[in-house]
Amino acid sequence: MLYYLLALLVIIIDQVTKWLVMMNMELRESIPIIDNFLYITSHRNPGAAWGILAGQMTFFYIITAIVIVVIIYYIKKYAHESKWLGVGLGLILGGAIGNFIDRLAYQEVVDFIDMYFGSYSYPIFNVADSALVIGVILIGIVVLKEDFGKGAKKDD
Ligand SMILES: CCC[C@@H]1OC(=O)[C@@H](C)C[C@H](C)CCCCC(=O)CCC[C@@H](CC)/C=C/C=C(\COC)CC[C@@H](O)[C@@H](O)C[C@H](O)CNC1=O
Repeated sequence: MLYYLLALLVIIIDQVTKWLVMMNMELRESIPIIDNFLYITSHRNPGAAWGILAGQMTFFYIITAIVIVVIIYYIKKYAHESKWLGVGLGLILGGAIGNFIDRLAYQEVVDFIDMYFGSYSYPIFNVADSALVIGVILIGIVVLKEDFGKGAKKDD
């Protein structure tokens, strides 16, 4: 149950930040937060990461629906086993729904977190993407830790 609340929190923060960007910024307007590193840039992406599959909304709806069903199944089945697994699943659920709302409402995703690493400009992303990536990393750590744990026991 707690993990659904986490997903809801992610969705609310994601939608509020996107709404603030849409209401207060012109498209492509950029506000420096930390010069040469972090900017808030109003951006739209009709695709997935790096703009791949732009405009393929039906594909995105299907993939996102599958992601949501699979995540809910795993939360029901495994979240009681590992708190961090549940947190990771909740973050991915929230992130997927956050971008899903944009795709349903605008057929594109609102992005605004614009980061530069030296001369490399990382693709502009949003809170939902951050939750998705952090969720994926968290689950990766839990799964790897468990594998190592099992391996250690076998060696005993
Ligand atoms: C984060 C997944 C992307 C997110 O997937 C979603 O919505 C899911 C729920 C539904 C997709 C239709 C299906 C997954 C596609 C997988 C994918 O794409 C490979 C991802 C690799 C990943 C390593 C883990 C890199 C990360 C990149 C970025 C995020 O870095 C923080 C750059 C984000 C910017 O290009 C920004 O414009 C993207 C825009 O906001 C729309 N976002 C999406 O499509």
